[in-house]
Amino acid sequence: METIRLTMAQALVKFLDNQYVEFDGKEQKFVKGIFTIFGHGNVVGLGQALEQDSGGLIVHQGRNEQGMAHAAIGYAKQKHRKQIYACTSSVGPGAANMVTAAATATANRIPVLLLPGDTFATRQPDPVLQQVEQFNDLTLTTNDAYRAVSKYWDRISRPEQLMFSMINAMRVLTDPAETGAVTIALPQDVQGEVYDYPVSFFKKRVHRIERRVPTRAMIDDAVNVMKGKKKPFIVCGGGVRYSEAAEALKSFAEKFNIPFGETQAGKSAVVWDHELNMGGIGTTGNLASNILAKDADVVIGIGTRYTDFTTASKWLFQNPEVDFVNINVASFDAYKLDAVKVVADAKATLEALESRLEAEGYKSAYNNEIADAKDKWKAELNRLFNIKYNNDFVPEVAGHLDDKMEEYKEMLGSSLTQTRVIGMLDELLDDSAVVVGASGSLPGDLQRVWCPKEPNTYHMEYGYSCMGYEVNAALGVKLAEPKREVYAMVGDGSYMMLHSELVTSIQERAKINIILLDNMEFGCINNLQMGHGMGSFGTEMRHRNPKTGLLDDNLVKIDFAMNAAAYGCKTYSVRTEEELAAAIADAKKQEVSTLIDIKVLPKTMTNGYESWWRVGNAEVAEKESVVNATKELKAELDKARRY
Ligand SMILES: Cc1ncc(C[n+]2csc(CCOP(=O)(O)OP(=O)(O)O)c2C)c(N)n1
Ligand SMILES: O=C1C[C@@H](O)[C@H](O)[C@@H](O)C1=O
Ligand SMILES: [Mg+2]
Repeated sequence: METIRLTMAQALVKFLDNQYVEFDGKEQKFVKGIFTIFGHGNVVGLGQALEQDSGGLIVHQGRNEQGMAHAAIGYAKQKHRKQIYACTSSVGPGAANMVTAAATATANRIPVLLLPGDTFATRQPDPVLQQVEQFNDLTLTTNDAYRAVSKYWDRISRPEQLMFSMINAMRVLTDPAETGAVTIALPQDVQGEVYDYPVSFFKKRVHRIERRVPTRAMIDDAVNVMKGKKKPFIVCGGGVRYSEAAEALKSFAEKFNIPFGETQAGKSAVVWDHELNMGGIGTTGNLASNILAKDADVVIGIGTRYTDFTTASKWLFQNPEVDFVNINVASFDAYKLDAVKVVADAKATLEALESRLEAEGYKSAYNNEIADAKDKWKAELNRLFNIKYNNDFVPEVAGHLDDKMEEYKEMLGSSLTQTRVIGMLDELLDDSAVVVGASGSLPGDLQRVWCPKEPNTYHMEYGYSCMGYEVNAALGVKLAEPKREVYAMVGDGSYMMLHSELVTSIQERAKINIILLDNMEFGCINNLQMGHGMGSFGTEMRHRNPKTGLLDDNLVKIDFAMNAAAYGCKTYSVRTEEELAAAIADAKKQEVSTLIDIKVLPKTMTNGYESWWRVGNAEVAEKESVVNATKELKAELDKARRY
């Protein structure tokens, strides 16, 4: 047997450089590169291997481990899971920092390879710097925290273990039904240990991303449910995008006249003005989708996880006759809502189902309902996009901070409304631009009102809704789409939580644009608490008041433009419509990353449409408003499915 003498880390790099995927006959390299933050736990092991020979892998320098891993997730998501980045951290805090990102990847079913350094396998120098030391179990390290949030986890305690472990890592990363975070913990001594690896381990490997074909029985089941149904409704989930099934979906929907709603991950599979595209569905859905979903007698969920936001906590589908047909590569998802299951690829299934339903002479029984619902929504959209502050102003989310609007207006120096700003952006950004989001009030607004004019221009992480994803993932999206303008859509709270890789975007000359909507509050959470009977508590950005001892003094002002300018970004402060138009026009001309600090009034985001969301409200409370809200919640719960 021919062997090659390498350290474990050198072998790992060589292996990663030789992984490819094939999808629909097209082959491409699977691992684009590696984000690194070096410390004693990885610099002389994996760091040495990368310095010596990184092969075709591009090596980036991250700023915060979570931030760089968000960039890696953004990249893989935008590449529809066909190409990934690896991320390596040191031991202890560096490793712990990536755990949140592992969860983000796993919740969203996005492949990312995490390579945290680990404490010594030999234990000779223990306790090493940054070792936690659990008295009851010396095998536990920080990296065991990844187990709960990884789809595959391993620790390489001997160099030869690398081989089967990495082959398994590739199995999970390239399997659409299994994918998510893969964590391979690398003890810092083992990284540098030598082994005679068989040359065959480094051969070029092509992992086929298979389209799992539905069985005849699965299609029979689906046809049997559908053929008696008059008001079918499709939920277009992320799986439609990952399976590249948009054309098949359009053909299917058009043939049988079936409207479809979009989840956050599925949005922009099909452009917004397709006549059967009703737009966002669920808790953060719009009027058109939610009206039709309520009456649907069969829901065809394609590539959707059916989160509580998508189903409005199982409340949305109110027709007593409703049945579900779930098309999903993951049987776990296919089994949800007690559905008829087609455990298979979206495109393959839609094609098979289309020909069978056609043979049955199937057609939905909609008359004008689809066009009427969409017209209603378009009129509402037009209203939202044109809301301006005036003397008798009533904000969209009314009755919470109405008496504080003037104070906000003065402190922000702006009376721009959030929906107007988004409406202007919808017009001003190029059709090919990609918007990136994750948390706060923006995902709800964007799912409802954003109008993608080209496919795959909407990138929302709403599986984990992790504050701090937006800016960092925008870098990953830019690396995946170097020719497009990329816009991170972020609130003040989320920007402050984490924007570390903004500096990396400057370092890499990879221009991203940050659209920051500063409303001086954790706006959506303020809406949530006040909408459930509480007061405003701990969610507005206010100074501590020496008189009350509470955080209820004047508002905290932040100049975000100045903050980003310090990193080298071109920045803009926006308080008027004219300034916004000028900033967008100028930002397009820049080659460096930009930040547009837009001051918007709180409570001017969109509110709900025909939807509901279950939260755990207090059953007893001093405030009657809280108890009343709990009663209302229980009344809605009665309308929801039990499982
Ligand atoms: C890491 C993380 N921590 C906490 C939350 C809970 N959370 C969701 S939105 C939000 C506030 C967001 O504020 P901001 O970014 O200003 O957006 P706004 O709602 O004001 O538009 C919080 C704390 C979260 N989603 N992610
Ligand atoms: O708690 C939350 C409420 C949602 O409105 C928000 O978008 C999300 O980020 C979140 O974490
Ligand atoms: Mg805010």
